[in-house]
Amino acid sequence: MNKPIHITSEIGKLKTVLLHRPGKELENLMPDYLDELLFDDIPFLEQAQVEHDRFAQLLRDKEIEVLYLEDLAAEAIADPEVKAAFIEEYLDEANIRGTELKALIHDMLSSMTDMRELIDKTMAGIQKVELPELKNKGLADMIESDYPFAIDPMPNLYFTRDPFATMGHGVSLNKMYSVTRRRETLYGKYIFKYHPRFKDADVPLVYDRTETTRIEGGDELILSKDLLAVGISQRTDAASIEKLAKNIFDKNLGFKRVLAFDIGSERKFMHLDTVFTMVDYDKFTIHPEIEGDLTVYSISQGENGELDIKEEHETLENILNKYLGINNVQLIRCGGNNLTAAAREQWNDGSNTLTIAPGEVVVYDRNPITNKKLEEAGVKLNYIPGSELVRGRGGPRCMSMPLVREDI
Ligand SMILES: NC(=O)NCCC[C@H](N)C(=O)O
Repeated sequence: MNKPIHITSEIGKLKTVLLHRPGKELENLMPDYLDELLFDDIPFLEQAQVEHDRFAQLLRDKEIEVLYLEDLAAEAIADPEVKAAFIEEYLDEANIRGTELKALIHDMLSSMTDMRELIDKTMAGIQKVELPELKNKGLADMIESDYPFAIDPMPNLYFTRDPFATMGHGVSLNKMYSVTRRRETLYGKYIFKYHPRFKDADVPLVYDRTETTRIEGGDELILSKDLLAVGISQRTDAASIEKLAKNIFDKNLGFKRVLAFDIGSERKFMHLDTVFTMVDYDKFTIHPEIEGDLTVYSISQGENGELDIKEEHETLENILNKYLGINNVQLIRCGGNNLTAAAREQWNDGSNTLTIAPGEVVVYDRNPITNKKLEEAGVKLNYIPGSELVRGRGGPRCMSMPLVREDI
């Protein structure tokens, strides 16, 4: 049987990918709470969906199987017992004040018979005004603040790159940095455990959402079948990378080494893939700020199974030459050589390319300088609009989780 997860590079021809079409969760964004919800503005949902549909159709036109998180999650909880367990866990993690309110919402969700509607509702969040019974049952005192939500939305779900990361035949089911995104990983837990496509494939988990230290998929890059690159960033703790490496080696995923790149903890460089992506055998997009000497920790498995960790100070070219055997590394600078353009286009995810085959990528049309540099380097570009989607600070790589790629 073909494995449902097979990822041995960043550039192998993409065969199956997981997306989430932005839903009502974007209409539960409010200016007062943008910071906690990790958004810089409020997208126009209908236009964001038009843009996202263009993205999905472009992938289908390239014979890539497009799966949606919301469909897999709905199919995973089809069994009544699994549905009940999902609702319990979802409510436990939803930070609901008051037992009555929780019981009311539990009944509302449990009575839903369409699993897709149930999943959509759990993603969108629940406004208190959706629970008119609250007033009737004298629970009005539960509305003790003008905070409008009984359960918060999860607006970052369309960035399917981060809650879990596929590598080899396995999955890193992540512990996310922020409370708002931590809840997103529950869908992955149920999909890999109960969905027919995955449950009998014994998908090895090399990280778990219950871990104490954080890691996000935007920091996890599969540079080859032997080599993983992970960013130490605002979102990913160094300790998590040690745990990930130990699990990867112990579960024989096939990787021989993990390179941890320290990219600092600024939000604009929130993940390694916002400043560095692989677009061809020897071509990489980068942000100028990660050129020059980098601090890299090279992690491999020692004779007795312990981790062997070496600190290195090297340029990216030398690191890629040494560990990937690439002689003529081509670094394609986001924004060209202009610092202002680099800042603008990195902010709008000019470096965050999704590679769909060696030398072929999907990019936002809104970063013309970076796109021109990619074209001049001989990379084939497929453009998608991103005016609304980018307001969540993510690009084509952020909005996709590859499940199957051809080997290179
Ligand atoms: N891999 C990525 O760079 N994902 C982008 C995530 C954007 C989201 N608003 C966040 O802050 O987590």
